[in-house]
Amino acid sequence: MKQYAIIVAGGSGSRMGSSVPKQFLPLAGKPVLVHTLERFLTYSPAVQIILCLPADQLPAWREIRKAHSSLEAFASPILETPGGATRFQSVRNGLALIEGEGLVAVHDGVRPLVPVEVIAAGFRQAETDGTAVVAVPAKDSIRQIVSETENRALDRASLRLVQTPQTFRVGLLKDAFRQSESPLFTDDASVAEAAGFPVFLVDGSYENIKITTPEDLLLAEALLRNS
Ligand SMILES: Nc1ccn([C@@H]2O[C@H](COP(=O)(O)OP(=O)(O)OP(=O)(O)O)[C@@H](O)[C@H]2O)c(=O)n1
Ligand SMILES: C[C@](O)(CO)[C@H](O)COP(=O)(O)O
Repeated sequence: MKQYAIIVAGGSGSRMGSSVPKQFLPLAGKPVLVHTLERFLTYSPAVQIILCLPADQLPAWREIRKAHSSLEAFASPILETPGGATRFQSVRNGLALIEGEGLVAVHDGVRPLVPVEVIAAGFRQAETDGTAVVAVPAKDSIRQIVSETENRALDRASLRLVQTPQTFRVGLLKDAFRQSESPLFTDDASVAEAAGFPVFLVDGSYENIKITTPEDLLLAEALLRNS
């Protein structure tokens, strides 16, 4: 089956507090987004990459692309599309570029350390089950806020922390994204689930961190140095 990857990099990175969007910040000598794309290239140059970017960052991206010839090794050129106002809308814009059937992995452009085996496991499981969402067990204790004065412990053994990639049969994900957007859609699994599709989990990796706030960059540098 043909394999696609929608790499969502359409956000502004407000929590990072940097004037340069975090997907373009340097990490061990290369922009975060270049690391992410290279992980997919290592998985398979045959994957068709669809990259969602803030419309005003397309020129900046094209400069980065020119400076990193490794990205020319994909069998088909990377397709680019403007992101939307939300992650949901960015994914929907990416999906619009896919014609026909296949499997599609949706991955955060700001998860540059995703192990190649995790990408592969997602594609394998989505081919069998239709959905494959990467997740890891919670390491900390977790409490739920019930009200301003009340909170309670949750059974962490029953909880998982969800990562990307989240991989689906193309037709299934397109059906799911025909719904109206809800504020509860924090990822693609929540969209698929709300459309009535079962969500199957795949083991993720604690290294597959999302670059969200400044200390995540330090952690990513340290992980890359020791890999
Ligand atoms: N409108 C949006 C918002 C987010 N994303 C992407 O979704 C991924 C996960 O989102 P997040 O870490 O929240 O990124 P930002 O929205 O950029 O960050 P912040 O919430 O701090 O502003 C990122 O790769 C981001 O670029 C996107 O493609 N389009
Ligand atoms: C998709 C995601 O990375 C899964 O953990 C996460 O939900 C993105 O959330 P954010 O609020 O857009 O950072």
